[in-house]
Amino acid sequence: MQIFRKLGWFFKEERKSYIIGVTSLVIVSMLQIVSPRIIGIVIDEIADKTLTAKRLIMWVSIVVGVAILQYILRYVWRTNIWGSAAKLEKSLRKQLFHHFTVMDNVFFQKYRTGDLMAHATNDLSAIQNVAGAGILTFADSLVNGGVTIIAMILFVDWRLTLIALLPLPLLAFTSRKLGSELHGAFRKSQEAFSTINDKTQESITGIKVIKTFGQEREDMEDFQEKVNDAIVKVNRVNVLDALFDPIITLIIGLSYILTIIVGGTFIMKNVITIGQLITFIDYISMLIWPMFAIGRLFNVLERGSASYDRVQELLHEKSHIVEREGAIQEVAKGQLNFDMSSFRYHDDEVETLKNVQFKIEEGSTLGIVGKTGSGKTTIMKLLLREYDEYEGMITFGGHDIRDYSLDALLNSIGYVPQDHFLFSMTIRDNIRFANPEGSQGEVERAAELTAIHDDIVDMPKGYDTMVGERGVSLSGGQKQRLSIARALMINPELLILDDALSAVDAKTEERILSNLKTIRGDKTTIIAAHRISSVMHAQEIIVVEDGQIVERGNHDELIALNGWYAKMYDQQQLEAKIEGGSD
Ligand SMILES: Nc1ncnc2c1ncn2[C@@H]1O[C@H](COP(=O)(O)OP(=O)(O)OP(=O)(O)O)[C@@H](O)[C@H]1O
Repeated sequence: MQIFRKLGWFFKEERKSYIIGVTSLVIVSMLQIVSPRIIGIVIDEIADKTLTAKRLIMWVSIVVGVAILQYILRYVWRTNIWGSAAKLEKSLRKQLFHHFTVMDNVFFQKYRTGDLMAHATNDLSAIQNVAGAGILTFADSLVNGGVTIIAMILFVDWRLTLIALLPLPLLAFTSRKLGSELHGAFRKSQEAFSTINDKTQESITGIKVIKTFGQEREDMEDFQEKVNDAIVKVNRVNVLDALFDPIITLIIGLSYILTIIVGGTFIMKNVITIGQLITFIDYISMLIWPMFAIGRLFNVLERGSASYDRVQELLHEKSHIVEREGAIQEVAKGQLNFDMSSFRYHDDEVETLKNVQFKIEEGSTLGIVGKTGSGKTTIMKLLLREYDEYEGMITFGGHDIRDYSLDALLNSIGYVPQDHFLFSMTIRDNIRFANPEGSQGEVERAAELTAIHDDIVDMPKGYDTMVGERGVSLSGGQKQRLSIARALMINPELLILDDALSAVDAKTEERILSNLKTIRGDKTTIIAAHRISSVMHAQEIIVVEDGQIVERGNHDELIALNGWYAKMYDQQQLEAKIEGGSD
């Protein structure tokens, strides 16, 4: 029943619909006792030989009238209660999806995709069930049961009613006991379902890698193990579920036996008539549904409650990135000053960045190079405000980036990550993703600048070609160039390319870089790369090692320094020559 309290906010919001729905339900339940009562009266009138054709027509008319009224009221409660339940699902879906969109990286690292999917599907359905089937069963079983019992007392005999209901406490006791076990079991089964979801998602996304390494069988076995585990947990739920029904059948059976024994004695003693006993037995059969319903109700409520807790747990997770009050709304622009004394990821003991300082004048380009894992991407993540907690300050246009609203900051940045992502939509829509109003001309210009236009027009459907999930039908270099075109579409104040040209050949890279130089004019660019050729034209280049800047200067200065940069440059030049020679 706790779940009704937890969902109190929603029932308040939908008060009107629930009042109309539940009232209709109550009236329908009350009307249900009419027919058995009339049948009893008619039987007694037949026995007394007092039934006339006129009276029979009257009784039949009442039964038909009641049936029509029930039909109409059933429609009313169904539309109101089911309609509200659908609203709850919509509202929770919206809340959850909105939550996903505002959460920070820490959240997405903590929760696996499959888990989040399970919350958004299974758990929400279980909660919706409370607001629909739960309320229906609750009101229906309570009213139906209550009204039937009152009718038994009023129209038949209170002593017979008491005796027939003697086995009922058994039901209350069992429901309570099984209910709490069911809550725990259902939570576990939902967690197992999340794991399967996660495994499926990961295996499908990584199917190429799995096949390449011939790991299909192992992956299948791993999957099977997870499915087996889920089945064990779901079976536990089913076992608890199944325990309800036999108990209810037992209770009803006991009621029938007691009624026939005691009711028969009452007829012999003329306490009740045969018609009354028939009505009473009819009423007992009308108690079967409420009893089953109570069993089912516990089930629905416990499942809903477990799911509600799971969803709330997610919704209570707070993003670490919070906009300050009165945050700057103007798009960030101007000089960029990165002054990081120390940054570490969450609880990491080691510092990922130490004393990294650089300044980029508006309109210039900064190159960042360094070994893998040296901290290049971390610098970008900090610029994108993916993390807020560090010792230091990053200013953009003279303001701390944490003083801007997230929109103002991020709208000024065009970021091309290493692990680019293309949506399952046309190439055109992928390019104009951040600027959906962009014209075909603008889309083509962005594609030309990133040297992908010719590839696109060669495709059967040109710009209308659909890109599969993660762009499976495109080459790595094509995906990279599309991702850069997407960033260029918004002509950002700050363009960040994070190793975004690694899969592009040297000539195309040169073409793209030269285009960027021409169009970027007074806009700032940061290029992180492994290939020196990607950054050598930048006004300043920093070499990062173990989270620290170990060399800095322009290309000529760094060559003259004869350090890591110069060595890498020589090595890459040599490799290019060998590759060129072997062509
Ligand atoms: N989310 C994270 N949580 C904890 N540690 C992280 C996280 N992301 C990166 N790191 C660690 O921070 C260090 C720097 O990583 P970063 O991705 O910035 O390097 P990088 O220079 O961009 O490497 P690459 O050239 O391979 O992309 C690495 O040791 C990495 O393991």
